[in-house]
Amino acid sequence: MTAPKLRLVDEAKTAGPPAIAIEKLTKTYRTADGDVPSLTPIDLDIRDGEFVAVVGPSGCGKSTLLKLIAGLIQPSSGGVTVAGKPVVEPPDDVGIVFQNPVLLAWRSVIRNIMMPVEVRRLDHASHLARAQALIKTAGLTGFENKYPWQLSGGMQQRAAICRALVHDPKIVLMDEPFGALDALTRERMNLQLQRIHHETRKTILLITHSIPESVFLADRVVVMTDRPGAIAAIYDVPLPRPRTLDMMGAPVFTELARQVRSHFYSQGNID
Ligand SMILES: Nc1ncnc2c1ncn2[C@@H]1O[C@H](COP(=O)(O)OP(=O)(O)OP(=O)(O)O)[C@@H](O)[C@H]1O
Repeated sequence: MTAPKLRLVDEAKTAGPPAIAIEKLTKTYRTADGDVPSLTPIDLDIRDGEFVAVVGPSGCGKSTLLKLIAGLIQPSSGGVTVAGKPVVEPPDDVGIVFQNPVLLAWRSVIRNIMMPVEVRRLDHASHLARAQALIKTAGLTGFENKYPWQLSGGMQQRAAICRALVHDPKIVLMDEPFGALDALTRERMNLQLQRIHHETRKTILLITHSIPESVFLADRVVVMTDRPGAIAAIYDVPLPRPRTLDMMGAPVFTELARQVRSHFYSQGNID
């Protein structure tokens, strides 16, 4: 294994058309109490099929970045392109997973997962088969007809991930999806997410507060500065796939995690 490599320049631009292209992106929230600059110019390209994790201090603008990519809010300047198209509204080709699974209590697991299909009026039969395949991958077989309140927190989050994938989006954006889970469930979810990424080859952008989680899952880890957020560094993760939890003890893993963590200490901010 090679030593972790620090990159301050985004070299992904050379590797074919990016799935997500972020160019000179800024966001300042206008509030009654004044302006809140949340992102300073961000430039980042994410390759098709790449798994990118974003870490940074609390309030540095990570969720803002995700919402801009998802077309849920508008930038102050600059822009985002998804699959070659400028984002002006939520693109069809994007699935989103939030920290809270936000499942509808009165709908069964399968009917929650099928919601994006209903909303987009897609073919029911083919997507039902897809939902069932996702349920299997996510280890939820047998729970299709249960209601969210009959599932554990981890199972609910797995159902939310299935829902984000059911319409077969090319890109999945995840905002701290495992933050509310206990450590063991979180590790299992990490393994399952890795498997889903391997089997579906989606482009995944994961926001996380966990440095080990970012190193374990990602091809690249983007470290952000304090608000207004900018990119402090981008690290390649040279660990082979599939990754095992044992790899977390490998010198290359701990060294990379140490390097990522050092940014937080240097900013006087341990999140
Ligand atoms: N709708 C809004 N109006 C005004 N300010 C906002 C709004 N949303 C976010 N902010 C501010 O923008 C900054 C960045 O917020 P954001 O939620 O993007 O940070 P974050 O890095 O995701 O934080 P955390 O890690 O704590 O979830 C914060 O100072 C926040 O208070």
